[in-house]
Amino acid sequence: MMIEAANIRKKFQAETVIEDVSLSVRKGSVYGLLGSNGAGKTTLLRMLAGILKANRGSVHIDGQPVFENNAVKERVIFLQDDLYFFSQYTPKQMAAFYKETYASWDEERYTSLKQMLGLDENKKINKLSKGMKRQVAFWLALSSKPDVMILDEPFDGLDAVVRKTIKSMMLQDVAEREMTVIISSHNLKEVEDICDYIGILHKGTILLERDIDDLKEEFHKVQVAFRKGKEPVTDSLSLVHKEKRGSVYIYILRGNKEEIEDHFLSQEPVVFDQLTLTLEEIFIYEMRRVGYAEEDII
Ligand SMILES: Nc1ncnc2c1ncn2[C@@H]1O[C@H](COP(=O)(O)OP(=O)(O)OP(=O)(O)O)[C@@H](O)[C@H]1O
Repeated sequence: MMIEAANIRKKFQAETVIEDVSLSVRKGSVYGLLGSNGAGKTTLLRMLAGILKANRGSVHIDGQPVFENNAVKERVIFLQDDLYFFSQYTPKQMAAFYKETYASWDEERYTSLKQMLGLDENKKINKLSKGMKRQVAFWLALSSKPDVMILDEPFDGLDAVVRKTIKSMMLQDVAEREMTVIISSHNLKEVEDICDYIGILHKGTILLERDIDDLKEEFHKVQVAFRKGKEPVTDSLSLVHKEKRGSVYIYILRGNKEEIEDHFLSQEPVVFDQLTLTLEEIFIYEMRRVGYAEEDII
């Protein structure tokens, strides 16, 4: 495992913000940490990045404890929610600083990102807009080519084009050199297209943690219709949702895709289609299954 947190807790004065969280992120994967405002995402990420010490439990990156461990931190980039820069610096001066810190700094990429983003490397960062500051943060982060990126609500305030550029470069690093990424967000749609795993943090505990491919294999949506309005038999199936539109029945089910297909086809329907489920739909049903309404959590 690239990132491994075991039974970590964090208290601020009397308030327990992280209860007992264990989490593992495999090398070369992208983990989406979802949760509502105040769920504890930032606190958890700060512990994973080694800038905040857990009261209990441990955090390791690539087998090394992270807290105040410079050898580990040199391989990790943490983009905080409230970005911190030496405010009087220009991107060019910051780049010189990053070059010193990160042995894997890639000058060529720095130059090509400069062109892609169209930013002035000689303008003081504190004179840039909020979105542009975030672009600078990514510019430096992606040029540093870290082994691990820990990103706290990274895409807020970025326009669609920049978002796409950044996401695709990030995914290129994940695919080509197995960079490991953990991203917090309260927006499932925002992270759906880039994550392999999703964890939902709620009131300081991980409520649900799943591999997205497994989830997509487990849930299915079909529409089916019969002659003369006959209702399909579904007794032996694991139904999570049922809807009727005219003479067409729409079902969301858990289970094996082929078995579900066989089940319906044996009843000789006039219409049978497998439909695509969004991750958001799947999560609504998963949250309900564990006793929560999705809208209360994310
Ligand atoms: N330094 C601190 N001192 C005291 N309490 C803190 C501190 N940092 C965070 N908290 C508390 O911890 C809880 C979780 O905060 P955190 O910032 O981790 O949540 P979050 O999930 O990132 O929220 P958001 O989505 O709003 O950014 C909040 O109740 C917050 O008030």
